[in-house]
Amino acid sequence: ETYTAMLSVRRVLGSEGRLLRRLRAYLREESARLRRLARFYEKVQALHQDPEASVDNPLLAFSLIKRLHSDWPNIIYSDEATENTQALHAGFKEVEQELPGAEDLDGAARALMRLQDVYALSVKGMANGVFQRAGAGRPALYSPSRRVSLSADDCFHVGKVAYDTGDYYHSIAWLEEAVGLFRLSYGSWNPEDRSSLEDALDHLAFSYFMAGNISHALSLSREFLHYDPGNQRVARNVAKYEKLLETGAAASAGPLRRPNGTHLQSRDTYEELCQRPGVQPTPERLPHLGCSYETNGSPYLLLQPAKKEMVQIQPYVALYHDFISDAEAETIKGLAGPWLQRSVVASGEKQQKAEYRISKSAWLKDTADPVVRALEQRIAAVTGLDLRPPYAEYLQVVNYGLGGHYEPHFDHATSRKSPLYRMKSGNRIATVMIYLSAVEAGGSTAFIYANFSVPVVKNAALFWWNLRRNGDGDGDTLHAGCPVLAGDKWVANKWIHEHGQEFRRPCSANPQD
Ligand SMILES: O=C(O)CCC(=O)C(=O)O
Ligand SMILES: [Fe+2]
Repeated sequence: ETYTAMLSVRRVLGSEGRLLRRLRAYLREESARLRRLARFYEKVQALHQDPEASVDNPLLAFSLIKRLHSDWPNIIYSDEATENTQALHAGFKEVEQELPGAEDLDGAARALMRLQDVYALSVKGMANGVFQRAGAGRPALYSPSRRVSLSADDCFHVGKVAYDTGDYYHSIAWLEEAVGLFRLSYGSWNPEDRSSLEDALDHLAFSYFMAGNISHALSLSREFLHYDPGNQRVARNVAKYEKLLETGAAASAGPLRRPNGTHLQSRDTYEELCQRPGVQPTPERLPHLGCSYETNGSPYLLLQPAKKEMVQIQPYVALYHDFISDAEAETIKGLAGPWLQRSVVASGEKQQKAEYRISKSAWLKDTADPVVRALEQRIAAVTGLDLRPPYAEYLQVVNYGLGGHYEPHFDHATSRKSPLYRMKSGNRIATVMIYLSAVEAGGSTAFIYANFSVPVVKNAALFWWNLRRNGDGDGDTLHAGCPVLAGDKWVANKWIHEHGQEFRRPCSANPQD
């Protein structure tokens, strides 16, 4: 899979670089071949146009006969063109296994639609290369330094992914863009395009029909017939739509709604939190929040105390700034890189991949590198918790993909059957999540019920308790990694379990604690 981690996306950039070099060699060879053909053409053409060049000249007569018997067949039956194409094909075969597959194109298209939804982006804007938000006067969340727009065929592909799943809300928006762009360039053909204006009209018409908008379906189908009058299927559709409109049997089209794909009960809050910039201290929270240097009674922190920013009291969430250095972050990403695999989520007793978590991750033992060991010691010092095996999980390093996200979830197990209990050290009492990278836009960590979000702060560590002191899961910790709008987001998770913390975080029978 390519689209599920930006590291993999970056890797296929290298594959395209190799393809580019192959195509350049092919263009060079083919241009030279055409130049040679043109030279022959010019030479013979000049003879034909020169009144002085008479076949009375025995040399010219000889060369005419030789040309017709030998030169022309050599020209016409030359293998050069085939050899050039074969070299190009062989070059493609060499990189073919590295190239993204159909599931990647689907995933990438779903990523664009996710960004469209979560950040309320205009599809027209996206097709034009800008990230405009619906609603006047709202600032763009991301302004790329180099603006790239999408082609008609690009928009068609996104629309087609929605269309194939019966999601006409998205297919209409994207196919509208495809139709508009194809109309503008009608008559000029791009060799890379797989779709055409007719394809886009056909799919858009059917999407409108399914959405109950018969008059749009009719006018688009008529436009289709203008370009391809012999198409019987579309002609029948036109007749059907006309009849529906005449008899008034067409259901009136209600507003198109977004499909409720994944299990997101509180989607509005989630999206609003993802769009909000920065941490949001409300007036009633403010008195409890503040920054402090913490040594936590640990000699380890005496010389360099932790820089703690309180984010929330209930659930207890704190952000430790400059928790790691740039160099440590790079080391950890480098160690994890070769081991990254599609992230999974707990599903009953098993683990499986899911659309609601798009990233790749790897587990690092503290024996992997002194940097990992030092990081664990720092986590232990700052939290005051026991991280020795089996009281904590290995360090999980995560690289998000295109539109990568982790929809609202709990880190702790909510069922006794969860695979989390395999470690036999209880539930996940606390999470320490370190931001190993910055991002250009998006990717905040949103706490849905607690109603705040934390932006990605490079090198900072976010700490929160998942369980209450009585061992119950704290429902207020429902949180999410918002889709990455732009950039390469990396985080590292350290999950600390209940066992071993009995004297470090004493329990309480009060369910409020
Ligand atoms: O990436 C984030 O901001 C959140 C990640 C998260 O919640 C997780 O990995 O469990
Ligand atoms: Fe989480």
